[in-house]
Amino acid sequence: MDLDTARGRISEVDRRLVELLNERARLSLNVGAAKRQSLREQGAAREPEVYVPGQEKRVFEKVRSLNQGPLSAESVCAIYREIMSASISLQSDVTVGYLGPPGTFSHQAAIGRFGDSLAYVPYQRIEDVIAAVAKEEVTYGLVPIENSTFGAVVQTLDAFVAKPAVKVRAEVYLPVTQSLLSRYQLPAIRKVYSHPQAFGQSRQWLDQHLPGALRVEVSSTAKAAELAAAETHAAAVASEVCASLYSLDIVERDVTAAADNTTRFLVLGQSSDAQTDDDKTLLMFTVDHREPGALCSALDVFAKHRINQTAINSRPSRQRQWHYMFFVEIVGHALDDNVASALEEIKAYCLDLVVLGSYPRQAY
Ligand SMILES: O=C(O)C(=O)C[C@]1(C(=O)O)C=C[C@@H](O)C=C1
Repeated sequence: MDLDTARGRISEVDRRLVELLNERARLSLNVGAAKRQSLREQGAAREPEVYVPGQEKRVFEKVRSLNQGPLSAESVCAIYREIMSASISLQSDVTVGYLGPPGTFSHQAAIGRFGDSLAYVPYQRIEDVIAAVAKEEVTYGLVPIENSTFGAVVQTLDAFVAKPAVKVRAEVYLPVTQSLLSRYQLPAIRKVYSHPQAFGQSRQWLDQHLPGALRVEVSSTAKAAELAAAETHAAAVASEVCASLYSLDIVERDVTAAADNTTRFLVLGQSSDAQTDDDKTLLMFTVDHREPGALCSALDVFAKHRINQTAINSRPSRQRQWHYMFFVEIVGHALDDNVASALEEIKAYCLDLVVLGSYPRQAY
């Protein structure tokens, strides 16, 4: 096929594609109207949830299975990410809060999940993101919950301990590569800024290559890059995306200890999604520590109902000294029969129990 013919055919396909994209967009508006109608019939005054992670997971699975190439499944999914992003923005003005400034891994995870058509709002602290969702200042918020190398993100867990009015709606995994960014070469660097999590992920490299440099913890990796750019002899451990955003050079690419370093984020909103056939649920509870084996009895309830636990963490309850809030993630949706029964039974061993939310399990 010659060049002109190939371009002519592409032009014809583009015409059909734009038509089809708009046909899909009109159907998505119908979906929005149907959701509103169904809420009205239930007598609920609230706005429907536009972002439906379970449905998106089904759409991605479907397009992956339909794809015959030559486009890779990743390319087709990236295109669909933007199609659904536009579809969300057509249904409503959705905003997403994240730990800023721009260029943090939270920002990248948010764009990766919601696409380019929505508005993103940076906040200075993780607790501010969570508070913004609780106050409905933003539609959704995205917060880091754990890193595969350095473990739990305690700021997020501590913010949950205060029982904010939010629900977990989805989970997002993001491969994370930390880099050393600076306007200076290694021998001239005397100070390194970063977030405690990023320091944790790059400690070995810094111990070896910058043992004498002062490490200064700040609110985010992008904030670190912003500060390093404004100071002499300073550097930041941050995403390489921040190099161009804050006019820094990449002194060393990938200073992370583990090759498969991954951070898991949670999308928070006003409610959880409906059941899919593969969900997880995050709970937090305290147990009466004067009761011998109280935690063990509580966890045993899950075993009895054949419910798998995928994560457990604890933080000080802040109500009583040496008293803990336990965070347990289990397989299943809070509305699944076995999970609902377990949640009822576990109350006998818990002083308080909060179901933080149920969400479709995501591949990582
Ligand atoms: O199915 C829905 O609930 C929609 O709003 C439509 C749609 C889509 O475009 O496919 C858009 C956003 C949701 O997150 C999931 C799916």
